[in-house]
Amino acid sequence: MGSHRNALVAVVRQELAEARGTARAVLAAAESARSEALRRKQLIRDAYSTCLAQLAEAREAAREDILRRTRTEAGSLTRNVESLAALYASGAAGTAWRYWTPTEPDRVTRPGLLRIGTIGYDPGDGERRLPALVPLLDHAHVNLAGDREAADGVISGLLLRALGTTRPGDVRLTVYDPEQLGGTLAAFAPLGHAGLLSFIGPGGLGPMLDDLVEQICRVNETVLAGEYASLAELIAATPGPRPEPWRIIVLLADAELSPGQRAQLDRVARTGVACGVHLVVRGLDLAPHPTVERIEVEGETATCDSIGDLTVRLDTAPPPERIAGFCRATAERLRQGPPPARFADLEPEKLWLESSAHGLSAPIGDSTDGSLIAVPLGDDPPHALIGGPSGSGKTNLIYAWIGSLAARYGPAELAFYLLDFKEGVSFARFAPGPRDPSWLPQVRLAGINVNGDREFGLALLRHLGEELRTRAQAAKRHEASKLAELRAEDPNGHWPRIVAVIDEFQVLLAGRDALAEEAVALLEDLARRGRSQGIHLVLASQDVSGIEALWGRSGLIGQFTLRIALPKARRILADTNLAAAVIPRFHAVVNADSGAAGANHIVRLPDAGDRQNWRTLQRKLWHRRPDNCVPPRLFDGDAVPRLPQAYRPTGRVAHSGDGGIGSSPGAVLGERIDVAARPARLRLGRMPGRNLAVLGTRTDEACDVLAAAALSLAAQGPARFSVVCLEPGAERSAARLVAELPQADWYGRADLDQFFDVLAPDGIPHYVLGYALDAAGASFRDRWRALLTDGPEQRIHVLGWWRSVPRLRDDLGGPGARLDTIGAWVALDVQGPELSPLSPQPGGPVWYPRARRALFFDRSVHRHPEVIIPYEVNSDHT
Ligand SMILES: Nc1ncnc2c1ncn2[C@@H]1O[C@H](COP(=O)(O)OP(=O)(O)OP(=O)(O)O)[C@@H](O)[C@H]1O
Repeated sequence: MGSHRNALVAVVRQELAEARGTARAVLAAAESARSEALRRKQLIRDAYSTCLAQLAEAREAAREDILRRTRTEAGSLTRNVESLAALYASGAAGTAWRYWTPTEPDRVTRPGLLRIGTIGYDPGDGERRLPALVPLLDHAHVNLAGDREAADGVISGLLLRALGTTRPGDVRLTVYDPEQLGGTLAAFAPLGHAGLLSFIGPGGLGPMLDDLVEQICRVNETVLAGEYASLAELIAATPGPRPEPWRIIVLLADAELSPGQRAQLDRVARTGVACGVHLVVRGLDLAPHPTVERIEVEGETATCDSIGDLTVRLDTAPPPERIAGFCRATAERLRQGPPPARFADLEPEKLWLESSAHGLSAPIGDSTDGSLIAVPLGDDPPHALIGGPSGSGKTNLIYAWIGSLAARYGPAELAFYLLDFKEGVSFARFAPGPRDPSWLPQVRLAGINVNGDREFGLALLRHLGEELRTRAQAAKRHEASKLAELRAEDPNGHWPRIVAVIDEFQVLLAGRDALAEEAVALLEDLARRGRSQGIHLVLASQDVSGIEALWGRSGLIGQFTLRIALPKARRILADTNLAAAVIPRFHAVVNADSGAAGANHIVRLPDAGDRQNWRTLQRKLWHRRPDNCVPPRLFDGDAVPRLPQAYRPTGRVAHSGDGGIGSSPGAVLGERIDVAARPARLRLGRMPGRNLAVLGTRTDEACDVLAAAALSLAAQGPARFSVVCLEPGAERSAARLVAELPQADWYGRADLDQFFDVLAPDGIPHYVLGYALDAAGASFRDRWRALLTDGPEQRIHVLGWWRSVPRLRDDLGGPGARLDTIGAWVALDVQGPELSPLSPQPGGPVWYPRARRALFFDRSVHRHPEVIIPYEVNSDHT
């Protein structure tokens, strides 16, 4: 039993041991699972916190990014809003009262918004304030409610800004203030003196509303006339002064209206804005309408329809003394009338859009109501006469007219020829100069300092005469009777209208000489036939005698149907027309009916003389010039032309094609006074008499004539030169000539025998340049005479300088001597009658010597001598 028990105990023990072992193993497994779970828990915790940190970081970065973007966007939105605010409420519409001054709008600016206070906002870098703007003129009525005193301050500010951003007279105020009888807006009272303000008494509201309704009906019927929806639209389509002022009706009424008044008020509120009638109402509610802007005022703040929920911090009311000062100044300006147009106002909206086919039309200024006055030129009136005493503004008027025309008509439509016989350079600005390389593209020719050179005026008229002939021939070919037809028939031709302006034209007609006669004949022809060929003359004069010279020629004056008279001009208008005597400074009478009373337009002229304003326009036009546009020819009577390089031995002379240079080379003597600035040439062919005498005592000019002749001959091919210099004062110049000529021998007084001894024809042209040949003495006379007589046929030509005509005559055989060996001469300071032995005209030519001008006569080509300008060959004596 005992052993059984023992065995059982052993078994139990065994089982217990096994169970214990198993339990231990299970425990160990559970322990390890637990620690694994703990580890994983820790891992998850770690991952979680990393994740949290990352999320926080990402969130922070995103927040930063959003903030940054918000700031940038807010910044740029702010800038946009600020610039929009500045754009819509510029100048007096938006400036704080501290800096406020009125700003006059230009002709194209339309009313914008008006500031009543500011709106605060924070773009992220601290509080900023934007102007709070509300609409009024052309846009809305304003209906204020709330705090009465503050609302009145807003009204004062709005009115001052509206008045300060419009032209005096463009806004009229009516104030209904039954409580204070006008006292609320008393500071505006000075406007009443100019008829711009009226206060309505307590009983006047009904009639005033009736009157407004009538006004609106009238504007709709007669001004807008069904063509435009509003005055704003009409003005945008037809720029110019307002046909109707804005009317602002201020109603400061706290009482109820009668049903009739209410109905009228509602009508005005609905229809007024389109007709320029605006209500500014405090104390009454206007019926809601898109054109009604409501402002709720509460102490120093307000809210209004156009600004939404944002709170406006209201500006303080403008100081009454400032309002009164402004209103006084406005009334005074109105009394004086609107300011005259500025030069820039003459410019069209777009440059060079006009066609000149049927004529030209351009404003030169405005009338007293501010509308621009255009001056026509074309078939009728074809030509213009401008008159006014010195200093009355003729030059200024011409500038204004030229500028206005040049801005409208491009170079294909218009060409100017401008000549000023006054001393001065008024037309020089149209040509390139040392300080300004620009030129007016339509100007073909500008003549300045022409007062001594009537010949240049004649040259211009001849040139225009040629143009007239060319146009008449073309018109005949195309069977056209006027320019518009010629241009239609010949669309590829270049037929701009020509406007020739001659200031102080009477200089041209002064004197009873051949020049004046020819000038008058040419003027008559141009005036008569230029009309249909698009050539228009504009003659200006300060001198009544000049105009009277025209009056004597009824055929001529009759063509000048456009008259422009400046203050105190005499005889420009008809005798019974006294307008010029009464117009003020800087005004003109424009009359397109030959000055007849009743056809006057009084024009206020802008200041067109200001260089900077002019340059601004000219540069704009210059930059638009077509590629083939060449600068104008500038003739300056005070400038001495230099011998062109082409006429020096190093240059190459262009063959003129008339006569062959080889057989008949042309000696260039000086510049002709003509439009093309051509050289005056003397042909030296193998003919008797082909010699030249330069006559007079002006050494420099005589030397220049001889040098120009010799150099230009040397430039034309093989030639020999002998320089005979008998005057010490000319030696320097003669020596320079010898140095520049390719082949020349020099002879002084002591070498005269030798000169004649070696003289032998060899077929090559041989030119003898003689300086002061009258100094050679009696002993050489025969030999000189023989050379002058026989030389040319052997191709030896004398180009000699004699210091007087009698000395030349002595050298040629005394008083009865024949002078036909001198085929050509150039006279410097020799009076006309002294030239009679050499001249075809009995008594000699009409010639009064003047500096740097010479009279040139070539028997084989001239009927009359012509005036030339001796070239400057070397610059050491000028
Ligand atoms: N519309 C104007 N507005 C302002 N200034 C003007 C106006 N017209 C002329 N002037 C000025 O008046 C002065 C004389 O004008 P301008 O030279 O045009 O007169 P003018 O009749 O041509 O005189 P003159 O015949 O003596 O040359 C100039 O200083 C010019 O700037």
